[in-house]
This record gives sequence, structure tokens and C-alpha cells, in this order.
Amino acid sequence: MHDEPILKIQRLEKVFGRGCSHCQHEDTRQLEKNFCPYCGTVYACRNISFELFPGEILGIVGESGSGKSTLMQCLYFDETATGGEMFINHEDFKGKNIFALSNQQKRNVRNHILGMVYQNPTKGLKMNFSSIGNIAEKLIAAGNRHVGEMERVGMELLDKVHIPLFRMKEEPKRFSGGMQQRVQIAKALSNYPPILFLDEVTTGLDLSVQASVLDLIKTIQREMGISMIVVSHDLAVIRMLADRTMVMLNGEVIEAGLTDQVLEDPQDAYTQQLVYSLL
Ligand SMILES: Nc1ncnc2c1ncn2[C@@H]1O[C@H](COP(=O)(O)OP(=O)(O)OP(=O)(O)O)[C@@H](O)[C@H]1O
Repeated sequence: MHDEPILKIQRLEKVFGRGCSHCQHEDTRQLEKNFCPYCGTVYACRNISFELFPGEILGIVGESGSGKSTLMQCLYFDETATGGEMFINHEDFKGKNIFALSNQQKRNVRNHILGMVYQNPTKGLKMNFSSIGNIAEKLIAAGNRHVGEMERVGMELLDKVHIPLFRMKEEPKRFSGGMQQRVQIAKALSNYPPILFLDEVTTGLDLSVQASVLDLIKTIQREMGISMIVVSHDLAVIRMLADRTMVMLNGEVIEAGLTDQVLEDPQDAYTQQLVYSLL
């Protein structure tokens, strides 16, 4: 059904700590948890490989501490991956390992190809800027200078995420949690990124607000054809959004496949436990 992947990750590793004679010389997959009991070094992401195809939503699910957010932060360069390679199918970066690029080049990738929506809106938004000012900030970072054009794009995007335009000059700190998330989504979309990361974006919202944000994400994906990676500890979110799903435990991917398959017929004992606990 798909052609070439838009994003390809090979053997991504993220280690917090320096390691010791015990963990450095061992296959860290032998560790019972994701940390070394001798020196405390955390192996937050271990040997993670996957592909993201154009227009699909890939879900990443796992319990707290499994490494989902760290993985996402490495992909968005909030954290530096300690190993592995990242490839993006884009004319300017074809065949280049993105992790090995300079910081300036990574900023370019971030400004033009990637978008991120965080669980906590204060990470993605400047709470003291107006909502439309937040979008302008992202557009300026991407090289736009034309004020009229930025206003046009800002209004179009705020309208798309159902923020009433008469409130576009208001600061997001005055908004409800659901509205803040919608402004964050509009901001993340402002450079029309082909790839969007969403990290636990509905966690902490009321159920009805959660449903409207999920609906919005689905609609945006359909209308704009953006490829997305959605991280959540909530299987209901993954079931609603994701075409394919990866299950993480202790920094590793333990199961992956079509979402229906993973949720209807889980193979790994941990995934079975996760799925059956919801029944
Ligand atoms: N800066 C850091 N220094 C040391 N360890 C860290 C750091 N950030 C994360 N970790 C550890 O990395 C592991 C993975 O954390 P991560 O936040 O990615 O998990 P998660 O699956 O996203 O869970 P949650 O949803 O609770 O954030 C955890 O053991 C965590 O304690």
C-alpha cells in the first residue's frame, strides 16, 4: 500500500549515564529492567528501528518509563540520541543520517520538516504571546517575514483547530487545557510539516475534551495527509488514531504490527497483559 518510508530509524539508542564495567561489556538486553543495578545508568531506548510511511499514523504505546517520550525527544532533537541513525525522505536530506548533522542543519529539519505537540502545552507554547503570535514565532523561525501572510496562515490554522478568531490575540494562558492543546497543534502545523510528533497530547484532559482533540487530529491527518507518530500510554487513544502500533517495554520495542492485529491478537506476554487489562 505504501511506497518509500518518509522516516526511517535504525538502531536508535539513548543512554543516560556513563555505564560501568558491568553494563558496558554486556548485552544491555540482558538487563532485567532498563537500568544497570551497579551504576544506575539508564538505557532508556535500546536498539529501536522502525519506518514511518507517508500519510500513516504510527502509535507507540507502553507503560510509564518504557522510553516512549525519550524516543520522541530524540527524534525532535530535544535529546541527543547516543546511537543509531535517522533518515528522512526529503530532497535536501536524502541518504544523510540526520543525527550526524550539525545543530544548524538539525534546526532546519525541525523548522521545515518536523512538528511536535507536547503533553504539556507550556513546553510547546509561549504562554505570554498571543495565540496568533505563537504561530508567527514558528513561521519566523522557518524563514517567513511577510506579516500579512503570517497573519493569513495563523488565522487559517486557528480556524482549522476551532479557536474562535475573535480570541486569536489572547494569550493561551487564558485558555482551557483543550484550547491550549488546539493552539499547540495549530502552531505545530504552521510550517506544514510532512511529519508530526504527538506526545501524550490528550493526557490530563477531560474525556469529552480528549475526544474532540483526537477527532481534530484524525481530521487534520486526513485533510493534510501528514505522517504522524502518536505516543500514548492509553490504548484507547492508540486504537482510535494509529494505523500501526509499536509496543515498548524497558526501552525496547517488544511487539509491532497493524494496530488491529496488535490489539486483537497480541503475541507478546506483556502486550497481552496490557490489552486484557482493559477488558
Ligand atoms: N534526563 C534523564 N536522566 C536520567 N534518566 C532519564 C532522563 N529522562 C528519562 N529518564 C529515564 O528514561 C526512562 C524512560 O523515560 P521516558 O520518560 O521516556 O518514559 P515514558 O515511557 O515516556 O514514560 P512517561 O510517560 O512516564 O514519561 C525512564 O527510566 C526514565 O527514568
